Amino acid sequence: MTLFQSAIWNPRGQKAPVIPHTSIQIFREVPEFRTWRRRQLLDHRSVGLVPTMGALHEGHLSLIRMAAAENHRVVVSIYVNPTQFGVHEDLGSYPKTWKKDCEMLRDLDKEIAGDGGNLGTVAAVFAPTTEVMYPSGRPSQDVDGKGSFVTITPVGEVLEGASRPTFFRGVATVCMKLFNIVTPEKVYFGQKDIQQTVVVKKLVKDFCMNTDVVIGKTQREPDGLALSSRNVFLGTRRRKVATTLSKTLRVAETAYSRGRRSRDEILGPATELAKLLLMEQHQMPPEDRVKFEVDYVSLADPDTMEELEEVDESRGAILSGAVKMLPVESPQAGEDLGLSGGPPVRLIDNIILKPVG
Ligand SMILES: Nc1ncnc2c1ncn2[C@@H]1O[C@H](COP(=O)(O)OP(=O)(O)OP(=O)(O)O)[C@@H](O)[C@H]1O
Ligand SMILES: CC(C)(CO)[C@@H](O)C(=O)[O-]
Ligand code: BAL
Repeated sequence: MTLFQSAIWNPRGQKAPVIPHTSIQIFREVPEFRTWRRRQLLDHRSVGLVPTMGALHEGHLSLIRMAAAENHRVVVSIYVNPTQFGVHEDLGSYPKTWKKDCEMLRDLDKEIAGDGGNLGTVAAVFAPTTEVMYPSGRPSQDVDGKGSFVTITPVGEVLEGASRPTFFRGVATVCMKLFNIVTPEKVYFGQKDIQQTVVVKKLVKDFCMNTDVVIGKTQREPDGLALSSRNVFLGTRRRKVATTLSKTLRVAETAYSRGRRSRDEILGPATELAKLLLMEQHQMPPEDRVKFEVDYVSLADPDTMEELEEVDESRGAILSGAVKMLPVESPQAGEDLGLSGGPPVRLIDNIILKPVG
């Protein structure tokens, strides 16, 4: 290796560590990552980024598969971003499964390599520390906390943004940082967090960022529950009732597919079903039942996420919802209460109502 190559390879003269039995490099610092990124540019290799907070599941893997089909090099970022969590949210207990995540990436990379239809491989994991991501110090998680933030309004203020007032500020800020560091040709996000995809598309458009935003469809359990890293907090009893949200949204989707276009006609039957399912639970004995609170069920414009009274069928709409599964009552001896013993779990889900004609 020439001096020039080794300087390009790594400014500190060390090779990046890899996930064992793979060539997937692990980067924790920006300069090392940038050196690697420059090499891809010089080699005319395209880079696709899949941002995650770790605790990987099939939803993440489906995005990585999409990225490997369309890019020479896939970068997966793993970073639990503190600024998108509200002060009273679950930052402290957010699942961290680094070893398992690496094993999943190892297995997925083998699968991708064995499938001739892919352009690329999983090339790198970018897993920075908070000192790296917030070089001037970690900003406060308070709503009026000071710091260098990116805000995308008004779309970031409604729905998830209303329930979690610092959420999209944190997401937009960390995505801006990740996109600046990785400079990916394409970035991959899941439809499960649909408002996040709208916010990220707006971030890219309004800040003239040079990347394509690609959305992967929501991966689900066989009973319809959207996969989510937070599902591990449910435990057995609440897991059975966690399909309430997807069932509720499906009823609304059916109304749309039967030609209903007004808010009342679409959301009315969905709200009725949610009420009925809650009543069923209330009628059960405390040691069996699960209480939940519907945070919102929304019928919104696909670009602005503003609530709609009537769906313009040439544009379609987004049906979305959030439900808080409350801690179980009268927990039984030995009952599986989920990871961290059963605090409330907030689930989100959505369905895209496609334009007609
Ligand atoms: N079921 C899913 N199907 C497709 N993509 C998903 C799914 N769940 C998450 N993603 C996507 O994976 C990316 C990383 O998400 P994240 O690491 O926050 O996982 P998560 O399961 O959404 O976790 P959380 O429980 O925090 O919502 C996001 O773009 C997200 O939309
Ligand atoms: C996009 C993201 C990685 C930013 O922290 C996060 O919000 C997520 O995992 O959906
Ligand atoms: N997938 C969204 C990340 C969050 O809920 O914080």
